[in-house]
Amino acid sequence: MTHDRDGAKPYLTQIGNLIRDSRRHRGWTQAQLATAVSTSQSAINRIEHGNQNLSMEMLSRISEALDSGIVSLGQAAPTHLRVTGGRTLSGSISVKTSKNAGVALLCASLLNAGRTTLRKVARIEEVNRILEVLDSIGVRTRWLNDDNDLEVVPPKKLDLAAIDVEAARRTRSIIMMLGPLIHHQDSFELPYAGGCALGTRTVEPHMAALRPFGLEVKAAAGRYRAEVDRAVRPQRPIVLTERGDTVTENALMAAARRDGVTVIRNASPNYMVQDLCFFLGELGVRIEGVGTTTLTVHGVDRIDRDIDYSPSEDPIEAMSLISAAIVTSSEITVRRVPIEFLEIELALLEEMGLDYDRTAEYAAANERTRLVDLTVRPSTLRAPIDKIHPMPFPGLNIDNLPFFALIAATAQGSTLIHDWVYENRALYLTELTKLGAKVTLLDPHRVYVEGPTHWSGAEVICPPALRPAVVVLLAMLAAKGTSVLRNVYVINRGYEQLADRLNQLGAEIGTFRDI
Ligand SMILES: CC(=O)N[C@H]1[C@@H](OP(=O)(O)OP(=O)(O)OC[C@H]2O[C@@H](n3ccc(=O)[nH]c3=O)[C@H](O)[C@@H]2O)O[C@H](CO)[C@@H](O)[C@@H]1O
Ligand SMILES: C=C(OP(=O)(O)O)C(=O)O
Repeated sequence: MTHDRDGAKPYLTQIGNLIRDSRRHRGWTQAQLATAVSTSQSAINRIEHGNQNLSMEMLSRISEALDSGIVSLGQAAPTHLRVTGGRTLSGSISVKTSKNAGVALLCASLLNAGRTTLRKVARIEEVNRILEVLDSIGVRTRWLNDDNDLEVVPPKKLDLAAIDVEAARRTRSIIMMLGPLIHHQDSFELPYAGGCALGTRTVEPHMAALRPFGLEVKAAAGRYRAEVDRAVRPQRPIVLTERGDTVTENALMAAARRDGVTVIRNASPNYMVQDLCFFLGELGVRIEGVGTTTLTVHGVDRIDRDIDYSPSEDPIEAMSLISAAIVTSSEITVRRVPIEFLEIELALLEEMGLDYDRTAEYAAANERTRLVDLTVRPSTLRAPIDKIHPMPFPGLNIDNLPFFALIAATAQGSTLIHDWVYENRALYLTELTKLGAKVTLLDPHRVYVEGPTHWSGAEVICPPALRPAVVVLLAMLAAKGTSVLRNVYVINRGYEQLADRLNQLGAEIGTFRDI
């Protein structure tokens, strides 16, 4: 075993660096981490400098406390990307189906006693976590082929006591099991929903939306304890307190198996909700008002059908690929773009000076969603006059907002980006400064971006949030020299083979693990 100059073993130094970076990303002091893992601050200091032998037990405790998967027992070591930037991209790339419809439809498959086949599902970590949860409770799930068609067959009775808690905790999508599960059992427990570290994400609207269906949830010891009173049924329209996507989906899934008509107001009309409505239609649940904020659901008390459904393409992935073209000043054709969900983004980009073409619309495999192919050309962009902020659909999608920070950094002038939705996501956009961008955090919700940027390569640990992490990766494509992006689980949570697919366009991204 070789040692560093100060006597530390190299692998301990590497682990120490990862722990330090991850701790700083959480905004924790060494003392806070020490308290979380029941050790002393001086021990954490030694660990971070590679001067302390580490037991596997301590490693997994630290990993869990930081929720970073730095070192996780029984799992593959974290993956990193090495990017050789400054290359122009070319060619065409097709958008895959969406993460958010994928996870919603998997949860919705619990409504169906029959066989559900989902076509071309995004094969991403978020879907994998939900599959692990489904498998653990007795659902048979099976990838059918290389096209990522997925078959789901539920058991006669779900075994909720056997739920894979670790998988459940790594995703927020688990919350969407509440709606379907009220049709299965009168009392059950679910682990708390996890996911990206975007600040507090309330679950209250879910509780309020499901209460009229007789669901009472108490949070205790890291779990939601749910009791269902079947005699309780919605007596009047359900008015959502927030126009959230997953809360709308939960209300839809609760209403789908309640015989009779349920009206949901202030519903999200967003893309994943539309996909869920079309899917429920295939299951025999008639829904009026799809794509609007009032949904009228004609529920049925039993569903037992063998069905086949194709979720539609991901507007956020489309935005990511458009951003890749913009930041690298390349001409790329992005195929299968769900245009209804990108119109505002494109209108804004046009204002900023983007040169692009779009084909005539054609139908997605679900026969409802409208797609186009977009060819994006190198353009000289200018900052928009007004601030950029998201709104529930039909508005600029909150998940697309981080891409505008990247794009604003390539544009001439100053842009104010206002993320009123998430408490932490704007903060992570300041990671772009490591690659040469001028991004100033004005307050937790607003960043000020001054462009254009002369990008330069750097080593960055992935921020613990999907879109900001992808934004950093895309900036690395533009940065001359070599960059390293560490611990990319967070990207793999929402994108399938992103590095390989960008490489097919001429990017040079290598994958490596260090221990
Ligand atoms: C699996 C899935 O589909 N995930 C999406 C879903 O998560 P999800 O439906 O879980 O979104 P949240 O419930 O976390 O809502 C996002 C944030 O917006 C706030 N909020 C939301 C609606 C509203 O009318 N007012 C309001 O203030 C919430 O308090 C929260 O802070 O929607 C988010 C917001 O579009 C997206 O980032 C996620 O990709
Ligand atoms: C925040 C996101 O989604 P999730 O609800 O899966 O955390 C996202 O897609 O960027």
